[in-house]
Amino acid sequence: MEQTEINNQKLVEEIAKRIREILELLGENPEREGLRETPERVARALLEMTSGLRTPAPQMKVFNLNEDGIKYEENQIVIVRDINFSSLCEHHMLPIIGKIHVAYIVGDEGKVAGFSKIIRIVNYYASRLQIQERLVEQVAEAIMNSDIKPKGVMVIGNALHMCSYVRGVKDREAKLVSVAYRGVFKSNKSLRNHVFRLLDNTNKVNLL
Ligand SMILES: Nc1nc2c(ncn2[C@@H]2O[C@H](COP(=O)(O)OP(=O)(O)OP(=O)(O)O)[C@@H](O)[C@H]2O)c(=O)[nH]1
Ligand SMILES: [Zn+2]
Repeated sequence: MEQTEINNQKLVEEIAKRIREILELLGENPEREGLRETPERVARALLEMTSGLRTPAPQMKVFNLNEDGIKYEENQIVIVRDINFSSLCEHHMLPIIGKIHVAYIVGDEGKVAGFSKIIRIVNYYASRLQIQERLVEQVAEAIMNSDIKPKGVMVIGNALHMCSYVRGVKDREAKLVSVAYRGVFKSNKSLRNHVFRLLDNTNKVNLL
């Protein structure tokens, strides 16, 4: 889907035309050799980085814990940690680069999500103009409403915002941390703390 769009030559040319104008307004010569192909490259990059706006949401792949006939204790906590993501801030269209951790509590039906699908959901909502706080909410909402029917979802974002890094305040250290809660995490503070502790502890265990 994404690839088709990037190869949509008409759309690429429409965007590239405007990028050429911007280069001129910046005092550049878009005809010089090094810049000749730049407008098309920028157009393709913009289409790639905003592909989530124009493509359907990824399908959730569901696996059943209880397939062996045993009804396991519900409440297993699943964490997909260190999902690297990049997005574009909607204020400056500059990159947001960081990590997202997704935790969920398995629901009564014992359904769990395909590992990669959680990563795909993060990438899908990141591939558009965003603010980080909305991104973690959208990911939490999508997983909470998915076919795994979890009891709760927690999505933690931790990222550098290039609009504050390379321009403006130019702070190279400041990161934005944002957390979205759904279901049981909303009211259960000790469960939330448990997830934070698990993240902290698994961070120290270097398995590979
Ligand atoms: N809360 C939040 N703010 C963001 C995010 N991305 C960018 N921003 C902020 O959006 C704000 C836009 O503020 P403005 O004052 O309109 O823009 P500006 O003049 O470029 O601001 P400075 O960056 O302070 O120079 C800035 O404070 C950015 O740091 C985000 O994901 N979440
Ligand atoms: Zn910004």
